[in-house]
Amino acid sequence: MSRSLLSRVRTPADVRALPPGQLDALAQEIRTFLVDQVSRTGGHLGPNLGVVELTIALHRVFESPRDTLVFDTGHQSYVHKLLTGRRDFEALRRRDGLSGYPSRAESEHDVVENSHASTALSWADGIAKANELQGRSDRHVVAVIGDGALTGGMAWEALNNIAEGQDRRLVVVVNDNGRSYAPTIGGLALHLDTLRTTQGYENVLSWGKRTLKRSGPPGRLAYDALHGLKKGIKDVVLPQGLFEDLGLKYVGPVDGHDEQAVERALRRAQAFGGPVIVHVITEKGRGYTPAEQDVADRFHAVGVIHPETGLPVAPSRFGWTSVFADEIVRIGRRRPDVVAITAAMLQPVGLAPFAAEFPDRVFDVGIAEQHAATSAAGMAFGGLHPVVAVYATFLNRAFDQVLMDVALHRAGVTFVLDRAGLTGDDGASHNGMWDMAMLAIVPGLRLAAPRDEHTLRAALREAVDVDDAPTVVRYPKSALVDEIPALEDVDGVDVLARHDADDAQARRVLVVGVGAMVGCALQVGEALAAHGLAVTVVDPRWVLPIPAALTKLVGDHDHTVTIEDGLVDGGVGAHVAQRAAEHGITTPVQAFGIPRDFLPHASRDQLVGTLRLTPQDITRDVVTALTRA
Ligand SMILES: Cc1ncc(C[n+]2csc(CCOP(=O)(O)OP(=O)(O)O)c2C)c(N)n1
Ligand SMILES: CC(=O)[C@@H](O)[C@H](O)COP(=O)(O)O
Ligand SMILES: [Mg+2]
Repeated sequence: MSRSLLSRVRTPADVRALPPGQLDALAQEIRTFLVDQVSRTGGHLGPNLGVVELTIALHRVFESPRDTLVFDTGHQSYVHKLLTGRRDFEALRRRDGLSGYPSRAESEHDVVENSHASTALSWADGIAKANELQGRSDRHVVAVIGDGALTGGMAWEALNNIAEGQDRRLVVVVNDNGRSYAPTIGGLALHLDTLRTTQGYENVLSWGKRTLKRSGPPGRLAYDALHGLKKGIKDVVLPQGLFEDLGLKYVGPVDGHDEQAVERALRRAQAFGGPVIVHVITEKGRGYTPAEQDVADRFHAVGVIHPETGLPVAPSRFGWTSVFADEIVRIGRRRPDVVAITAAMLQPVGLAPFAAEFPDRVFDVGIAEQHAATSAAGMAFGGLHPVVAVYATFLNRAFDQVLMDVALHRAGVTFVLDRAGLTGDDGASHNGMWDMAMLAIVPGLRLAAPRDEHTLRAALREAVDVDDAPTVVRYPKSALVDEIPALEDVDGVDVLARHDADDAQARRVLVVGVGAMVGCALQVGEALAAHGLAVTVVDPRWVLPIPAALTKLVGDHDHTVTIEDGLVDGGVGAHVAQRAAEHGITTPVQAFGIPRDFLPHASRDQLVGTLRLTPQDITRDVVTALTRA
């Protein structure tokens, strides 16, 4: 019988055709499937285990793709994939396999691919407006948003707009599991908590179940008639203030693991004909004991794990993060003014040890990178030195705050960008590849790209000593490398290798490695030396603005090669070339980096290969360029 129901589901119509009595069994099969598959590939196990019944109900009540389903962040869309005909999870998040997020290339049922949180309600608002203007007003737009994503400011900008379109068929499903990674913070979380823990919720649950058990379909009709349509949408007597005051109808809270209860709530929202919030209570990691018992994050995003124990199969994937975690605590001990800010990712960015030692000096602001940056400027004004630790890709949305609130005000704020460069398996939206090109234009900002543990620790110490400008320290998701010692320090630029040529006339090549690409630069240096060239390999460490010593070194060579894991357009190499030109230096600069494109999901190593950023490819291209010259 195993997986028999699931194997019969190829389209949402198949889900709708199943009798209600089989839905619990379907949910059970889906959970078994998810644990089995995701333990082998890694992925967002906990969030998906929590939305099994909710997703079944969504596909039974609404008719995708005629009705549009939008998943905020999209990390909880595995069940949606299963119910829309995608069962091959063998290569989930791997090259040519299924994306870990919705993907338009995969299915007409997928709409939003951007896995940066808190955008779904704006998408839904836009789609509903388009439906209205283009004569599709009878279609529904349904946005599923987590309680964590609801802490993002953009979600509230959207709600404000959604409330205005009282005739638009827009349903906002709040998937409230009480957590982002860790428990969700702030006033909103408290409000949701009040809603979920009121006596009323418990009463409604048991009342609903009793009614259903007793009366079957007629009972359900009576329930709908009693509470139905616009009046009944007010549902139970609860402190609904927040949403109602915004002008949005509210249904709930609903037990998100009672599929029939969720269906009923969704049908009533569907019948309403205007914007409705459906508040669904779910449990992250539901049905998988290791996830349910995990206090840290309920298996939010796992690597390969043992399916029975939930224990990781491979050693820790986050060596760079651990070094940051350790050094920031050391800094915190000698600098009481240093405080830390996280946007709902305390554990993943490595701030948990700092929080344990200095609980009053760490602030989780929710998924609110913009607020993180500007409140950091405020803290700096007040005499603190904030360290804002975020993933590189998520700083994108706080660019204006970094520019206008931090840099313009010369605030001493340090941004620590984890997962910088190519991250790979999370796809286009997660590569931390935009940061250097984006931040290079911020006046006064200094950015370090350490190459190993030693330089990461040093960069952090140097960064928190700057009190009149933003500083940035960025490092990758790849494995931490062995220490790469410097031969010499030339005014802040580390010289890592010198290869003299036998021929005194040999051309002199400067190879500049940036951060995680320094190892590659050293290999390129050796390979070029083997071609008879005189090579110097350097690491500027503080790569932006371009150090004067580096510009001078460029002038001392016949050809310069820069290698970075950031955007090649407008990145470090582009700025090296520009500075050199400004100084009248004519040495050609050959820049290697990531092209201006959205990269498909694949492993980091595969992407490095596809982008021709291996030492062999780069050496070949440099030799070709020199031969042409
Ligand atoms: C702008 C942004 N910041 C941070 C993240 C990282 N992130 C991914 S999922 C997540 C937690 C989301 O919580 P919630 O919306 O409640 O969904 P759940 O995982 O609980 O289902 C975070 C912080 C992100 N995707 N986007
Ligand atoms: C959806 C999201 O933004 C995060 O959950 C992310 O997928 C985690 O990535 P890491 O595995 O690199 O921490
Ligand atoms: Mg949540």
